[in-house]
Amino acid sequence: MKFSERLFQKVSDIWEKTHQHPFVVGMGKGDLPVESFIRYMKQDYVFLIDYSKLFAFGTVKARDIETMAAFAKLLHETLHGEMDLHRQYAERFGITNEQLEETKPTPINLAYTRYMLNVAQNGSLEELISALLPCMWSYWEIGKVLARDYQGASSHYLYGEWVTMYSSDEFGSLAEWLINLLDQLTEGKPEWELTILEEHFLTTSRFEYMFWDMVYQGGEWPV
Ligand SMILES: Cc1ncc(C[n+]2csc(CCO)c2C)c(N)n1
Repeated sequence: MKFSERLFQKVSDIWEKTHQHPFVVGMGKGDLPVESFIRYMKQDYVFLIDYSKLFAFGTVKARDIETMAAFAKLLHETLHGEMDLHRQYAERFGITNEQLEETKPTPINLAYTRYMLNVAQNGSLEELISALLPCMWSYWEIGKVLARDYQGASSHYLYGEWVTMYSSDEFGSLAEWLINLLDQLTEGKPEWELTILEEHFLTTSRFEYMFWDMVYQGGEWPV
């Protein structure tokens, strides 16, 4: 069994729970309150500023030029592709780029990015990829499920662009590149090392769920 298949099995419960979360279902059905989506966009924007640094760490930890270049490309595409989606949405809601950047991360947002940045600084390349992968892979899964199971989700006036972006083959190929890289890097690794990687993957999959729940509920600091 490929290591990625083992990871997929390990997180099947939490990913299934994510597919059923009212925020995700609301984007599919198109009835998610717009205030929740705006809260998500703002929190996600500051999340992405930190997340993109993980790709910079990937470039530092890569062991060949091809992998270095691929991480550098992902860094560029996150800053200019994915974050553009957020800037365009913000513009539609009358939110400026400055307001987006000034968003204060909630406790869950901060805990999630700090967990990954800690792994990036202190762990191996394999650990880094295991920690950052649920973010990309689970979004691809969500995008595909929404596009497949909810009629009209890809053309919804608000959430359609989100669904189209994350269900696209272009986005899928980025996720697949990382999945294949992790499969290659983990070939022949001892069980104790694989267990550590599996734990990172499960932890950040749980954080993904908590991020959706946080933006749905509010998730602000107590005072
Ligand atoms: C909380 C949260 N989790 C995952 C993603 C998805 N995502 C973040 S970076 C990246 C790589 C391609 O730019 C992808 C797919 C998100 N936006 N927000």
